[in-house]
Order: sequence, then C-alpha cells, then structure tokens
Amino acid sequence: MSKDGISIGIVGARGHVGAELIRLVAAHPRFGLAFVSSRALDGQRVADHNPGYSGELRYSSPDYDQLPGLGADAVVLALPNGKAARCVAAFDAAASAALLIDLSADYRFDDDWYYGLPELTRGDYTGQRRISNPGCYATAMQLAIAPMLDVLAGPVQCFGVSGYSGAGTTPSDRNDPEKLRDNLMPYALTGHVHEREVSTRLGHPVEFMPHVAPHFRGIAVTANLRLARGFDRDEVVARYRDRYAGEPLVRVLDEAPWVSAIAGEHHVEIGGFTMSADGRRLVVVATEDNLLKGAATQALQNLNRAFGLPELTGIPH
Ligand SMILES: NC(=O)C1=CN([C@@H]2O[C@H](COP(=O)(O)OP(=O)(O)OC[C@H]3O[C@@H](n4cnc5c(N)ncnc54)[C@H](OP(=O)(O)O)[C@@H]3O)[C@@H](O)[C@H]2O)C=CC1
Ligand SMILES: CC(=O)N[C@@H](CCC(=O)OP(=O)(O)O)C(=O)O
Repeated sequence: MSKDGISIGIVGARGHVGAELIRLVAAHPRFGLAFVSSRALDGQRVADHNPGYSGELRYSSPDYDQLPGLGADAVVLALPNGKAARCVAAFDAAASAALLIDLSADYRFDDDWYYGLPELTRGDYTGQRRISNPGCYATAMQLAIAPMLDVLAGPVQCFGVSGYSGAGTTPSDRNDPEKLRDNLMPYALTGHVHEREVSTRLGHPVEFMPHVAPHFRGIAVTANLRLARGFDRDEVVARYRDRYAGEPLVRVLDEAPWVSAIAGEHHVEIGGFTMSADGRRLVVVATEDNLLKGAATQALQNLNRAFGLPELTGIPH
C-alpha cells in the first residue's frame, strides 16, 4: 500500500484534482496510496480510470467517520467547496494524528489552519497538522502581485480566464463543452471567494473578474497594478526576478505567457510586463495549470514539507 511507510488517502478522488493527485502520489518516491474514495466509482479499479496509475487499488466509499480508521498518514480532501467540515469533524472526534490537507476554500480563512502557498508562506509552517491549499486563481494572483505589494496605489484589478476543468465535475454551464463552444463565460464578477482570499492574504484590495473558456485546463490572469511612483520596466522585471530567484515553480518571462503552453506543467509563468508611459501603471500576466500548481502540485509541495522531505520531491521541474 505505501512506500516507506508514508501513506496518503484522497477523499473525492473521482474529481479532476483527485485524478492528478493519484498520478502524482503513485509516481512519488516516498508516498503511496492508502485509499482513494469516490461514491460513483466505488469498487472499480483505479487503473481503469486513471492512466497514471497501474496498481491494483480500487476506489472505495467509506462513511466519513470511517476515514480516520483507514490508517493514512495524511488525508487530502478534494471535495467540492462546503463539504470538508464533516470529514474534519470525523478526524477531530477520533483524535486522529493524520495530517489533513483541504483543497477547497473551506479553511482558507481559518487561522487554525496553515495556508500553504509555499513560495509566499513557507516561513509560517511550523509543523501544523491542518493545511489549507490555496485556490488556483488565488495562487496565480498572489504570485503575480506580491513583488509589487509595497508600492501599490489603489486596488489591483485581475481579469481571469480559466479552462473548464476549474469548474469541477458537477455538471453546470461552466463545465458544459456545448455551452462553452466558441464562447467566453463571465461569472461572479464581484465578490468571488478568490477575490476575498487574495485581498485577505495580501492585505490589499484586489478586484477579480473571472471567465471560463472552452479549453480544458490552464488559467490566465491579467493584472492591472497602479503604482505609487513611476517605474522603469527593467526595474519591475528585476523585482520579479529577484523575488522568485531560487523558486523552480515560478518562472519569470520577458514575454506574456500563453495559457496553451502551461497545461500539464507544474510551475506558474509570470511575464508580459507592460508599463504606461508615466511608469505608474503595470500590467502583468500569469498563467498556471489550475489542476497542478493551482491544486495537486501545491498539495504535494505541502505534503513533502509536512513529512520533512525536500519540497519538490516527486514534482518534475
Ligand atoms: N478544479 C480545479 O481547477 C481546482 C479545484 N480546487 C478545489 O479542489 C477541490 C476538488 O476539485 P475538483 O476535482 O474540481 O472537484 P469536483 O467537483 O470534481 O469534485 C470532486 C469529487 O468530490 C465528490 N463529490 C461531489 N459532490 C459531492 C458531495 N456533494 N459530497 C461528497 N462528495 C462529493 C465527487 O466524487 P463522487 O461523487 O464519486 O464521490 C467528485 O468527483 C474543490 O474544492 C475545488 O474547489 C482547487 C483548485 C483548482
Ligand atoms: C471555472 C470555475 O468555476 N472555476 C472555479 C475555480 C475553483 C477552484 O478551482 O478553486 P477553489 O478551490 O478556490 O474554489 C471558481 O471560479 O470557483
């Protein structure tokens, strides 16, 4: 079941993110799968649904109060938003020592949980056993804005476009390929949870306008930053390069990154730095695979750190 004794359980493993995690954990040199849960796929062979897995494990569908007894060292909750609390309560009731990582938005505002965006928050990790994993857009937006945080003047506007895997597997207009064909679908144009998440984490107001597009995976965020003084483009690019030097999962490019190039990649790309004539306005573009650095890869970074392994173990980079 587990390699070298570190076993990982995944709750909500039928989802797009759960599928990526199965693949990453299966290929990890130290982690193995303890269980993968799905109500719809209960009893079916994982290998029949996931080309990244070749073992004999089958999906199971335990009740939440059975989860702590399944012996996983860490359990990743990959359920839709609003569903994590009952799982967490089961682990609390059992006084389980298992590490919990929640991929939903449910604990991102809870100070009892470590918020795991390693490139920005790894210094806050002091061995917490409850980790909330930032959302895909929230990761891209924070990484795109952070290097300029101390020189911002006024709210930042972020125009976001996501592939429809971002909308999960529960059928909706936002993951319906027919309705998305030749289309760009705006939604939650004010007050999206990611707007609140990024504004809270950066301590600076961010205005977020998300859209979903016909491609499957990958997000692009175009951020508009007003600056307290005039900047040269070179000075701005140097800030980003300095900030992310030594961060293999954040690549600073000169040109604007394309979402078509980020699918399947584990890193974020930031580039396209464009200044207004007076140097007081910067537009910057970030792209990311929402299912990887926006979710599963980041979860793996957090798991690695929690088990004392190098942060990028099992993450191609
Ligand atoms: N998709 C993305 O790009 C990203 C997603 N996230 C977050 O990660 C989590 C997982 O995302 P994703 O894989 O897209 O999610 P899905 O919407 O695909 O849901 C994951 C799985 O949870 C199970 N599930 C669905 N509804 C319920 C329910 N009412 N009660 C219990 N289980 C349910 C389903 O499996 P079954 O019905 O078989 O039990 C489903 O396949 C979400 O919280 C999402 O917000 C974070 C960043 C990026
Ligand atoms: C297209 C689409 O619907 N995207 C989702 C992204 C959700 C996600 O991936 O992140 P969280 O875990 O932070 O919810 C949304 O905008 O809510």
